[in-house]
Amino acid sequence: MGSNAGDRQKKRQIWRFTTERIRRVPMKLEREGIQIIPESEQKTGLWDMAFVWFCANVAVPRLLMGGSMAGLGFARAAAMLLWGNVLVILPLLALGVIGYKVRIPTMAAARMTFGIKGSYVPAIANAVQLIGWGASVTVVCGSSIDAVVSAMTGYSNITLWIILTGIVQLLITAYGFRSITWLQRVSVPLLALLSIYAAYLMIKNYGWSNLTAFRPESPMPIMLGIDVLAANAFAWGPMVCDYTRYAKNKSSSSVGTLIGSLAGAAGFMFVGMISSIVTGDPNPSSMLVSLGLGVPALLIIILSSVTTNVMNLYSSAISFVNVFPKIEPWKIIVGGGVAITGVAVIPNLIGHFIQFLTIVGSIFVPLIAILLVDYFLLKKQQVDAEQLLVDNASSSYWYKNGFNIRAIVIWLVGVAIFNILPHVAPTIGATVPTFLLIAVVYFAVEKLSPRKA
Ligand SMILES: Nc1ccnc(=O)[nH]1
Repeated sequence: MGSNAGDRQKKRQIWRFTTERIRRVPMKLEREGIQIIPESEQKTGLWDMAFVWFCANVAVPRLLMGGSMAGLGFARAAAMLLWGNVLVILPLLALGVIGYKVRIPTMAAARMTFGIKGSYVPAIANAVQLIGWGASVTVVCGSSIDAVVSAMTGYSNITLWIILTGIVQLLITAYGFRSITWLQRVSVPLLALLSIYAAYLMIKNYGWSNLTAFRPESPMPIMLGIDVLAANAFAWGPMVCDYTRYAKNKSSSSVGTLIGSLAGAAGFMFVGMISSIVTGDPNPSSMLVSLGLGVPALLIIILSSVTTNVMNLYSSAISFVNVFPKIEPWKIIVGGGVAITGVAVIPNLIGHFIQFLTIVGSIFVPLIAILLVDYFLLKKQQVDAEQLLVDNASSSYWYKNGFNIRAIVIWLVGVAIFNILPHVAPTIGATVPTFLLIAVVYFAVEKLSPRKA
């Protein structure tokens, strides 16, 4: 028989459990934002890691990017989605190794290269780009919901759906963060099945041979395709260690990230590519409506957007926490969520998506080249994580006044080169030349003019 005292104790336990959960989210973020996570927390296995990156990549912007790849013609686009994605994901995996080894988020690791304070510059750039990605995902999610709902009921109100999406993802990030792995385990099979089904319907309606024969009159240069894929993969770079620091072992960090990113990015872009060929419209909502997928389509859109934006919002908060450790993290999350929704309601935002990709590519391609050269070639993987967290001149990564000016200047030169190249040499793309050039220049400058001790 349960005594009264027993009941009361149980209630107290439930109450404690609930309040503890709610308080833990911001605390967790704060601790992790700055600290080295203990090895005992490195528990994410290969498949959970693959799920994380699959869910990250499966979101409507990848349909749009896939749509823009249709300009290569079917056969070349399909090959590019596979091999091009492998190529641009490799630097991401290399960067992920830093998270696994040093056990800190990417932007804290950037302190080793840019200086304790110098790292604030990429951290802010990252937080801002993530708000941009968050807004893009939210806006396409809102407008796709609107397309499906208005086809079914006649009721149309894009702003309402955008705001609702914004609220849901904010709540999930703030309170349900711990359930994200669970959410992803459910969504991965669902999303995979639904997108395979959508692809199957489109191929059946249009005809496989018509599809494979598709070739535009003047196909776009291959290297421009690489730029689109690279903008996607390199945009994940500044947050990859936020997740790989939890990897159980090396293969979970690299093979898990590769499998998930490749399946998610290439798979979903492939669906977007077919959709744009079949409907002649790069906007995926017309595909969803024309297939008459209704409720399943809504499910794909909402699940994929929320699982992606929880990551965008979480990592943008981590970047802000690195710069402003004194602001309470829950305020940063709410601020980020409100900013994402606020940007998403700007009219015709998505019309600027390709420009957004160019800006993102130009900032993060040279940044990642510099980080990789520094960690693997100059520091030879020897980094003192404790020293990275010392916020004053006694840190071994203080450089001068907290800034490694050389790294910052070379990075900015890279940003400029990336933006100028397409005007000078329109067919070679900007990613590969900028990456190689900046890697060589940074290596040479640091080698040829060693610092005074
Ligand atoms: N960081 C990101 C890269 C690419 N897509 C996103 O939604 N987020």
